[in-house]
Amino acid sequence: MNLPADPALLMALMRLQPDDLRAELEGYAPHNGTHRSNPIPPPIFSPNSSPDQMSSYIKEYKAWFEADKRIPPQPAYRLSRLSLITQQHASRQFVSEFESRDSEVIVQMTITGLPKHSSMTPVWQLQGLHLSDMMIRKTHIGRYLICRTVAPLRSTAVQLVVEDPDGACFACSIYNFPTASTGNLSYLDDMFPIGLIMLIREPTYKAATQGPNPIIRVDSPSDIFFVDSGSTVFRDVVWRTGRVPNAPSEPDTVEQWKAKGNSLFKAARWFPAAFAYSRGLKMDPTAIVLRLNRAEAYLRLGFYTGAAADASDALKSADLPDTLQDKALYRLAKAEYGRGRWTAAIGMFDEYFLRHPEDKEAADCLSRAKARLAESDTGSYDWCRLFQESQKDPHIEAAEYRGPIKVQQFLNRGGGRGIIATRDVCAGELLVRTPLVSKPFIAVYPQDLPPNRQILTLDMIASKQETMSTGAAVSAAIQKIYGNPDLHDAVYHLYAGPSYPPPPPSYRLESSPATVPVDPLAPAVDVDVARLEAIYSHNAFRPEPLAPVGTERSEQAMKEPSGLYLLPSLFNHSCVGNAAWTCIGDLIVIRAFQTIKVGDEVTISYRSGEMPYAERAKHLKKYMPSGCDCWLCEDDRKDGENSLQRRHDLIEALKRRAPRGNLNHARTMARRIDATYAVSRGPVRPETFWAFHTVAREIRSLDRLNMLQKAIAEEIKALESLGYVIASNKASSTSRSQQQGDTRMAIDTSFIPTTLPLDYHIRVMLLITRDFIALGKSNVAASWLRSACWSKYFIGLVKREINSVRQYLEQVMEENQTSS
Ligand SMILES: C[S@@+](CC[C@H](N)C(=O)[O-])C[C@H]1O[C@@H](n2cnc3c(N)ncnc32)[C@H](O)[C@@H]1O
Repeated sequence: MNLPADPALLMALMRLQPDDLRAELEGYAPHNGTHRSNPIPPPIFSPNSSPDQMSSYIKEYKAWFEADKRIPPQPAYRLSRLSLITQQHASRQFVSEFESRDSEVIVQMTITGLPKHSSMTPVWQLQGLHLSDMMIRKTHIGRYLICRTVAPLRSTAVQLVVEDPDGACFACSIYNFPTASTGNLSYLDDMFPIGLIMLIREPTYKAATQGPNPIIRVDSPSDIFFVDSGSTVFRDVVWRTGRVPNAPSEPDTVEQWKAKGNSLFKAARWFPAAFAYSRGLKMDPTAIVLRLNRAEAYLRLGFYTGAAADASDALKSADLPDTLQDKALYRLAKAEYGRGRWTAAIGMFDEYFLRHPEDKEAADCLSRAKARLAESDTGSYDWCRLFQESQKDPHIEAAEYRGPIKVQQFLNRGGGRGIIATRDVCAGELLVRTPLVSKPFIAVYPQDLPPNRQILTLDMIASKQETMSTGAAVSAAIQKIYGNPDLHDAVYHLYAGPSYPPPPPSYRLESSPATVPVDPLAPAVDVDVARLEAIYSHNAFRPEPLAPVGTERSEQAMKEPSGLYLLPSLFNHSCVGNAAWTCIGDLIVIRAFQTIKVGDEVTISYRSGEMPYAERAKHLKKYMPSGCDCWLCEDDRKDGENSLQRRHDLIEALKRRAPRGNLNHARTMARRIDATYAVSRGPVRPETFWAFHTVAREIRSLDRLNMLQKAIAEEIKALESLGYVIASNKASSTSRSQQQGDTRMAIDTSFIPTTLPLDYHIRVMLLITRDFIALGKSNVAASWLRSACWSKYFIGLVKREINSVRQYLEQVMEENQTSS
């Protein structure tokens, strides 16, 4: 036996128990299998790479992956139990010390979008195998492996050393296990204690890449089953090495499992607590208190379906004492609220409240459920409350609302479906224009990420580095499906890109009221992680919450939020969509920006912010490899590459230099930019917006009152270049407009262009307002102010803020009128 030379390993070795040494000496040392690993290790990733370095790294990694795939599988060989365990102890010690230093940040890298296997075969259809039967670089389809942990886990990613019943040891990494990424080491010890027996469905044995040893890699938490005393699979297993040294003793009565669950629950360890209750329930499925306690743990985890199943199961039991009946009813009501089943929740809260009229929390729950029901029925929201709440915490409480839209087949679109209007969504009143308000299936904001962890996610589908929130969001989506198995199809029926079979031709909009029990020992639903990553990559939104104008956004691109929304994922793209989305906190609001006729497709833009053609095309390639077919892209393409490049260069130069006090230069640039558009294109030339706006700014900087009208004319041209139709510049000078209650707008509100984000338009409208005030034309100014406020309100800004702007400007106008 060779002792490790590394002092840290030696120290860890000293802590080993005699049983470990005995196992090593008794013949579980490595046999002489040939170890042919990939001669070329994967390229090394540097966390601070530039975008160019990143894209060449991704290319290199893909090439390495393809080359590695061609190496044939090879038989597994025995690893040294002793060195695996000593290394594990040493790494654990290192990570514990690291974790105890608050200032340290752990950097992890994950790669999404590469093939990875998740089993879809029920355990009873699989056959057992031992490590000695396994092949490295192979997924063992049709087989399962039973193993148990023999050392503490190594880091906050679940990296274990396990043995099979023959005593053969190997390393095993489990990804995406519910709540694992949020926990610290001691939390994970509660989930994966030494001696824990697991069954891994269709395991993949991967060649060594990061360290010296091959590893069993598990990507889907639904591939892991835990000990079930009733199952023959586990019961018949004989462990050659006897009892695992250092394994904590396990409770062996229902009461003891309850006590263990309760103490974990008190420590806010909801998932380990649910585990403990589940172990007790395996011994006695009629243990109602354990079932109700598990329901409460599930509520804390957001496993609303699991909670509803447990609570309703408890309610069905005969002779349930009143106190338990109350608990079951209340927990079921909360679970139904979490599932968005407002009417069911109201009925149950009502029933509970009748019995406990003194319960303030229940009264509050009841009124919140009623408010949600009203929102979902009418589409009418207290935007002011939502906006204010969203400034503190983007995860806001609101119901979903679906306006006059439905899913329809569109065979020429990837995924084959899209959204159409079920009646004319006409111009005018705000409500009629609101087709959809949607809560996220999952949304992760930078503040949700653990402060001491930096997770770098490389998306091999999109060939780019994803935001930190994206990696966390995919894991969170996996966890949500795990605890709410009834939501599986709502996610898996979204489009997963061209590498997967197409989704069904329709999409079920209503969720099923049926509950599905959740057992963390034996997952109820198969989670296909690779497909989920592909779904995420093709459907995710960046739900940047609406903030007051001028709010600084984070400069760090990697800190952007990321979310998956269900029905909003069914909208197809147009760069000039007839609808557009904004976020109040994590609530997506999609509104029609133009009159949409019954049967017309409703489209939104997938790009964010302003993007010239080349950038748009690059961004949209993932969705539409042959290019976007909207009229803006088609017209831009017709202008030709040279004109597009010239336009881009001119705008860049204009924005970069932005010379002040050089009106002639600005005018020349405006002419040149305008000339890059074909004459036949008509007045809508979105990128000339910047040119006209710059000319207006130059005129204003002359500080001459008699020139202001010219500045206004340029700003109006800027708006027209986006596609605005100006109602009338003169209309408000009539006496009728001075009457109280005048609602006249300066713009035609039946058509709001989506060529550029609304914030830019609104700023220009406010500048025009200010200029008209300076000119003493208060009525015209009022019509522009009204338009700006209307637009602001339109994208969801709260009335109160608008009113304060309005009051301020009206006061200025009054002062102006008095002084003139
Ligand atoms: C978020 S999904 C939209 C819904 C999708 N059509 C479905 O059936 O689930 C995005 C995918 O829809 C397709 N898509 C969206 N807009 C499109 C367009 N304008 N032309 C062609 N395909 C489009 C692309 O394949 C894209 O990857």
